[in-house]
Amino acid sequence: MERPFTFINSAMSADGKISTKKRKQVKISGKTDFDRVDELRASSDAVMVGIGTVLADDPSLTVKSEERRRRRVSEGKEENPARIVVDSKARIPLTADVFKKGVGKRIVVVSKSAPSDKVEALKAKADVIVAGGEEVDLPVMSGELKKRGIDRLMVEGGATLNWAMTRAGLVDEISVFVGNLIIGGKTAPTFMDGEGISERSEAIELDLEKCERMDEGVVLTWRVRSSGSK
Ligand SMILES: NC(=O)c1ccc[n+]([C@@H]2O[C@H](COP(=O)([O-])OP(=O)(O)OC[C@H]3O[C@@H](n4cnc5c(N)ncnc54)[C@H](O)[C@@H]3O)[C@@H](O)[C@H]2O)c1
Ligand SMILES: Nc1nc(=O)c(N)c(NC[C@H](O)[C@H](O)[C@H](O)COP(=O)(O)O)[nH]1
Repeated sequence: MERPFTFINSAMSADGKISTKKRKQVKISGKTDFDRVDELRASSDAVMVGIGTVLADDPSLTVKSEERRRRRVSEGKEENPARIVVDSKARIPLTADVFKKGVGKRIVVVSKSAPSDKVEALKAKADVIVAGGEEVDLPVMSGELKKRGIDRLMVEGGATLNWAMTRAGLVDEISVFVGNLIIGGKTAPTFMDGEGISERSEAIELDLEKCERMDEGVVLTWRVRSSGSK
């Protein structure tokens, strides 16, 4: 099935953590990187996060630069890319910032196991896609997004969704800012959590595309070698 070109962007510490052991967001990158991320959002059709990130950080996922929002409008697009939350059990609060802030489309992807009253309530705030039985079926979801005209999808975490999307062969490119700090803590989320591998042969292979110094860290861009076809 056809799916969008999909890339993950994240910021991690030098030891691979993306937040603290209390799952609280920390400033890892600086102004230049935040501006880079804003441009990535502005040039995407949709920005996606997992429900864990919404519950931890309550992000708005909007384009911050007014100039970039205007550019999108002049190209016939909405000010913000579609904002997508992957949320099997429909746990997202109706008061989440993703609903409150900015104009543009919102999509919540749930599974059949989500309570129907909450799904109904969500329909007033977002387009709801149902994919999968217990958990969201990510390949089905990706096909549905493509059908809705999403050709370029940016995934902004968190740890569990990053792993699940990549393992499912749904990710084409990965960019990660590596910052000049150590966070530590064996329970702190890493760039990719999920189940992980037990043998080298199960690893997801990457090709290094770009490596650039930025602020006090470095941005690495990787191509996923064995990702499925678009
Ligand atoms: N530094 C950064 O760039 C960055 C970016 C985003 C999030 N974060 C951090 O990441 C943490 C949140 O990550 P997380 O791993 O707890 O949550 P997550 O955002 O990855 O969401 C995971 C949830 O998605 C849902 N889900 C639905 N279908 C799924 C499927 N098929 N496979 C897997 N998950 C599925 C599940 O409910 C799962 O618990 C927070 O601490 C946040 O601060 C950091
Ligand atoms: N580029 C970047 N550098 C960081 O140091 C850091 N902690 C994040 N973290 C991403 C983050 O987890 C947020 O979810 C969104 O950046 C918030 O999005 P909004 O500003 O609410 O639109 N991202």
